[in-house]
Amino acid sequence: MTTAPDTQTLANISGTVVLAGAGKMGGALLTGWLARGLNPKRVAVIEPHPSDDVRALAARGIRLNPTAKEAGTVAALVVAVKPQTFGKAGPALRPLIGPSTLVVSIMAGTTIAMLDAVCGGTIVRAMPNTPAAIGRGITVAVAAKGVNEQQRATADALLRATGAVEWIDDEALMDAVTAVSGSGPAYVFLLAEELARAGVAAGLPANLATKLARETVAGSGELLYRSDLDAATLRQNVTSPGGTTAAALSVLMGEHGLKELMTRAVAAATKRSKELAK
Ligand SMILES: NC(=O)C1=CN([C@@H]2O[C@H](COP(=O)(O)OP(=O)(O)OC[C@H]3O[C@@H](n4cnc5c(N)ncnc54)[C@H](O)[C@@H]3O)[C@@H](O)[C@H]2O)C=CC1
Ligand SMILES: O=C(O)[C@@H]1CCC=N1
Repeated sequence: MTTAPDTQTLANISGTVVLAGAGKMGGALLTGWLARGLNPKRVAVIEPHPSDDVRALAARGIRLNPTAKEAGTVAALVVAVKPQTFGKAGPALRPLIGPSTLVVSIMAGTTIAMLDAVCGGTIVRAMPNTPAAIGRGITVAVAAKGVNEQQRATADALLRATGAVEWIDDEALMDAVTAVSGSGPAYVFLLAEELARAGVAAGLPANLATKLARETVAGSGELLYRSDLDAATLRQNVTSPGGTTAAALSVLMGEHGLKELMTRAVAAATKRSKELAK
């Protein structure tokens, strides 16, 4: 799906939207919802350690750690605690879940069956990523049986507030999704770190190397985003025959190069996602 964020659906959600866990990802979702017009008075946050930013939102009408009664009818409960915390946190969320409450989980490796067993509700499992904090995330979502069209539209609006959304039918793909787009931003940031470090090794002052690496990764990402060309063509456009880029790519694309490393890295993350489900 590539449609624009559905601000209408977000504004029209009837009932409370509860966020459980307002850390890095939950906080990014919350920022997106408010930026896209969700009324703060309709939002409640369950968070034992609220950041200053989250506390400040209370002044805008967000309810912080309300009781189930104070939360009222919960249209959607978004679960953004750590998967390892969910066993303890999940049962405490049960009183918030009514017969028509949509439960959207963004927890890695936590299956629809596990969510159903621990807290119940009508479940959408999703995997966002941290560029959500600037509205440029990509989320993959899968709906459990029993999610109706209206609930699916609500989940879509909540997730699309932070960027693009892709819906899939096969939950088994979520482990590989997590390994590619959920964890993927970390691989890109590591590229910026290592490019800077290699620049220092090649003789650049550290601050210049850091700036060059950061701007190069950010600018290349922006070019990839805005261009109609695919990544391989954009790469070829940098590469003059017999030139400097070709010399570097012969290392990166050579034996035991980035292809092998990335395949192993994504396989390791996929395996870890599967382990979290045990
Ligand atoms: N950070 C990332 O790049 C991504 C994270 N995720 C998923 O998002 C979830 C949260 O990850 P982060 O935001 O990175 O972690 P985080 O540690 O920043 O946030 C978790 C929050 O949950 C809170 N919390 C702990 N116990 C709680 C309870 N009983 N009730 C309510 N809140 C509670 C913590 O105080 C913390 O603020 C994880 O399940 C992770 O798998 C998904 C996609 C990307
Ligand atoms: O590292 C993790 O487990 C989470 C899920 C994807 C990104 N961060």
